[in-house]
Amino acid sequence: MERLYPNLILDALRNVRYPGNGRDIVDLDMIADDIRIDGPKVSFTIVFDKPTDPFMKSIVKAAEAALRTYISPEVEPTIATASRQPEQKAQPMLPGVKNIIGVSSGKGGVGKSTVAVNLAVALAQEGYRVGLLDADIFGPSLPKMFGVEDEQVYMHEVDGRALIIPLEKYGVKLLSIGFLVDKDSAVLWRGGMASNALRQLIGEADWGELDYFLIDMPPGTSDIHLTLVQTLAITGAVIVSTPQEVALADARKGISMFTGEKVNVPILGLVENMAWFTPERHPDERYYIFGREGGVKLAQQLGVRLLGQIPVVESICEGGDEGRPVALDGSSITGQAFRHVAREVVDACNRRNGTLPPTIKVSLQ
Ligand SMILES: Nc1ncnc2c1ncn2[C@@H]1O[C@H](COP(=O)(O)OP(=O)(O)OP(=O)(O)O)[C@@H](O)[C@H]1O
Repeated sequence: MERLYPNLILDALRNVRYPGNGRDIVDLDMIADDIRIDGPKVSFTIVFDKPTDPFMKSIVKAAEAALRTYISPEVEPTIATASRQPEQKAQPMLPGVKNIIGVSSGKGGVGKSTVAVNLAVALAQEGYRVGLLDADIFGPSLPKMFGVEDEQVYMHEVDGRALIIPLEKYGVKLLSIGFLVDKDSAVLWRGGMASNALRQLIGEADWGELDYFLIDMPPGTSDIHLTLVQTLAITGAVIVSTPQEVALADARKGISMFTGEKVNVPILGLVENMAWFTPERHPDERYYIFGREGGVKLAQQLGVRLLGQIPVVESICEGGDEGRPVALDGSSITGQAFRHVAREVVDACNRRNGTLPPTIKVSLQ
């Protein structure tokens, strides 16, 4: 075999053409200035524009073949690859968010949205930075409960990316799937459409730095839950239930979607909503219309912490309808009940973070 030298190598490599444009890889300046020769051994780097170049492997193979064909079959090439563009690291979702909490229930109508909204407001009142995402595609109620139904969402540019600006009210940053579609057609959304919209509301919104990011999940189980556990490492889940006997099976259903074989979201605890009825004018009276201590027993049976009990009070319903969550008034019985839940959630989150490893996102099949 004749003695090797760099130009001989380059001449051989001129026979390798880049499939996209037909020009050869030397002409395209793809051979780095690092050709090393040691007897029959040759090493150098081929530089591609992108780290994801689809022709990377085939061009390396073609270069090896060219050296053997046009110089000698005895050439022993070692070809490295590099790219001009650094590899784009996958941006973590919500990089500035400390805790992501899913608020969920086994069935609809138990007051899950009411709890999510008031928990968010109570956490903000306690001085935390809070975000709330309404992921309930079947009935997005957050815009109404915050009185922002007619507001528009806008976008702005952050580091060259156009991001949705969450609305801000009562110290809570909020976005709802209800802002993307009108109320009546949201229900018609199915699978992929809703999941994509949700991913956009999470990953393409300027949530910034938050202590707590709450997600009002759809009731029961759905594709949306799967999308969420695949998109986000949810710190923990809060389950909302009512005290009736039959609620246990539903609450179990609500819990099971976070604690399956592959899903490993810890349960922070249970909020018992509608625990008793208290007339507004007689705040000391309690009427256990759905049974007594149902929530306490429920939490015991499910082996989870009881984060608090919220009574049925007219003002909770009115506050929801008028867009003024009752948690804003810390002196009312309802305001106090939600503040208590907020402190319990903070404590449960701290304990969870201190004792368990971070949640791992469920990987796509
Ligand atoms: N503790 C309470 N006292 C009085 N009214 C309440 C209470 N909790 C919820 N409500 C009322 O019950 C209705 C249903 O509540 P909400 O929309 O929060 O339930 P949900 O579980 O989120 O329902 P869905 O999952 O079907 O959207 C609302 O009108 C709400 O104002």
